[in-house]
Amino acid sequence: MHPPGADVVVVRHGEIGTKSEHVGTKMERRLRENLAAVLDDRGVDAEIEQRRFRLRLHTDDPEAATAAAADTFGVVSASPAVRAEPTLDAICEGLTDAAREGYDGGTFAVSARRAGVESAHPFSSTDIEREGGSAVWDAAESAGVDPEVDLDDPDTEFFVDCREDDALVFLEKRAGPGGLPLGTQDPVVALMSGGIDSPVAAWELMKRGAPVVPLYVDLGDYGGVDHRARAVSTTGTLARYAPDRDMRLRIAPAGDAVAAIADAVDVGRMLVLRRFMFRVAAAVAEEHGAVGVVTGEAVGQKSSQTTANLAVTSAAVDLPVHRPLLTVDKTDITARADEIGTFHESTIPAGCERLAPDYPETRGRLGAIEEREPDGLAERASAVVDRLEVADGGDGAAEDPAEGETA
Ligand SMILES: Nc1ncnc2c1ncn2[C@@H]1O[C@H](COP(=O)(O)OP(=O)(O)OP(=O)(O)O)[C@@H](O)[C@H]1O
Repeated sequence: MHPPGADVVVVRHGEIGTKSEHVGTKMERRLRENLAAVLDDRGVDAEIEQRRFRLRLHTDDPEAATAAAADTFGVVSASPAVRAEPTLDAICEGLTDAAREGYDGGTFAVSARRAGVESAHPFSSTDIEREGGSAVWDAAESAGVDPEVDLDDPDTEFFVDCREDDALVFLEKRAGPGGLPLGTQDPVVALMSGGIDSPVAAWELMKRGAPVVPLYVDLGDYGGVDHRARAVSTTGTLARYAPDRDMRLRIAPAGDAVAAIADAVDVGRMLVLRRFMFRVAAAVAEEHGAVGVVTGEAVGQKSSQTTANLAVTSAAVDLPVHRPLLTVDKTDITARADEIGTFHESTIPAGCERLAPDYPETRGRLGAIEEREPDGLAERASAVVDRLEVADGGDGAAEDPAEGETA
């Protein structure tokens, strides 16, 4: 919701402010570039102005610019605003206009902040709140609305941010993802299964600044086209948060290796399969300069995700395996998937479920699993990566990596 005449969006970031000046400046630059890429991808015309601890977007489309900012990692909140001279009269006029459009009953409050040197304004933030509150009250009454003030939990909050050179009036602080700008960490490989959890896990790493190389391990006869298509489409959704990155899904054709594992291993089969997937991910990481692997695993969610089994699977590779959902309940993961746009209620049996033996191992021991592993899995993992395919866009089409790989 924006006040009438809004032509600027204030974009706030959070953790960057805790960094040293040198690091903070670099991160702010990265944030600006990332935001420019999201705006460009969505066809939103906006000029970005760098301010101290803030960005401002000057635009004719404040709603679309606010939505773009709220989808950019590192952004804590964004507010479409109207500018006024930094005087009490001009601010009250801005609030009057905002009240006419944005207040049609219920309770309200005016919250003001003043920044800059003390002497810059001959009034305090309390003066703005008191005078501005009267202006809103009068505007409401003259529009036939019965105004009521609630300073603690108002239905409508009018914000004023008064600086030395101008004042901003706005009606909302739309939450962004928070975190750090994408690209401020080295990349990781994201194991994408086509399920609900893995896109959320990948998004969490992206939120902390790490670009991801998305990877789907095609299980051949044990997998399903539905999962592959789903992995492609959720990756496409994630890519909208990072339009200037190569986020195409890499597809590892692992059917032969998985069939060999299914033939050779019964007890501990799922652990051997997971360890194989991690080896494939590690080989992809090496090709792409990635420094870790991220999965959607959570303690106890599947038999392969007990605390004992996570230790056994992690030991397959030297790279760290990041599990940002480790302690998150399924309902919360699902809610987050819904928020970020990757949720899809799926009733298709997962390939892994078809592979699972009747009595899955829940307390694997590393030595015993290593003994059961068929020979040559590391070589098979490398061979699979040599035949990696790259899916383009969200349509599930795969092509030869040699013809399109840019990362
Ligand atoms: N075919 C696959 N290709 C790539 N990664 C996979 C595949 N299957 C599983 N994974 C990875 O292993 C994790 C655990 O998978 P699993 O199917 O056992 O559990 P899950 O908790 O239901 O996860 P999800 O909802 O992401 O499928 C996934 O989150 C994903 O990171």
